[in-house]
Amino acid sequence: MDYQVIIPAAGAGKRMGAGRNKLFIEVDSRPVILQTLDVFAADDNCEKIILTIQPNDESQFRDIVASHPGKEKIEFVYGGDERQYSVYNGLKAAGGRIILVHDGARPFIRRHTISRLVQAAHDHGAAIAAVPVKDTIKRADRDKVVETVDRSGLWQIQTPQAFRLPILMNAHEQAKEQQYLGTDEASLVERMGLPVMIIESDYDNIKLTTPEDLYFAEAILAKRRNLG
Ligand SMILES: Nc1ccn([C@@H]2O[C@H](COP(=O)(O)OP(=O)(O)OP(=O)(O)O)[C@@H](O)[C@H]2O)c(=O)n1
Ligand SMILES: C[C@](O)(CO)[C@H](O)COP(=O)(O)O
Repeated sequence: MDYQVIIPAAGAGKRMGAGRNKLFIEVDSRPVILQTLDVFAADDNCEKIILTIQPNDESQFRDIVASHPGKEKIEFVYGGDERQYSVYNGLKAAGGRIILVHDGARPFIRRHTISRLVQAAHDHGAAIAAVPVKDTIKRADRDKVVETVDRSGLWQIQTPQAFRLPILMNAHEQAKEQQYLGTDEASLVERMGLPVMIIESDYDNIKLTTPEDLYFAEAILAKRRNLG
């Protein structure tokens, strides 16, 4: 089933502390963004890749993707000051029936997770990648524990997040009207009272956020090279 994907890539990478867009950092000798693009570029069901970027990163992004086999599918759209605004800008360039949103900072997504998400979005309207929480989660007031959260039923949410296009467009427009800022697309859809399905992903689908994530990334790539 065909889909389009918005890949937010317009962040500043502050927590990575690299002083530049973290998607330009090389892992296994290739920029992170190329590794993220690989799986969508190779997927015949992916009709279009909408890459949201900051204007000052444009020439570097264009140079990097110029030799990528999926470059014909890629459309650049300027992002915004918040991830949500970047995605909304990308949405305005999207078409088709199913839209995915996948962080540029998650280079290890698997094709079979994508296809399950697309099917679930078609069937239910919205579906998101997630893995079960492994640690105990507690709520604290500064450094004092106030509550241990019941871990059963808790999920660590990832991307891709997949939607029927009108659902996601309406959710963003409602959030804009209500000046609501969420940390993922699903939260905007949940506010509309619509169902969001969980599709179990895998723990390799990490988001490269802080420096130690870079050596987790090297380990994941080494594992994949050994598995062939
Ligand atoms: N205004 C923004 C902020 C983030 N992103 C993208 O959204 C994804 C997830 O965001 P995050 O990991 O928070 O990236 P940064 O915002 O760059 O990181 P930081 O918060 O540490 O600055 C990244 O691929 C990032 O490029 C975006 O397109 N537009
Ligand atoms: C969308 C997301 O990746 C789901 O876990 C996460 O919320 C993005 O958070 P960030 O702080 O914008 O990276």
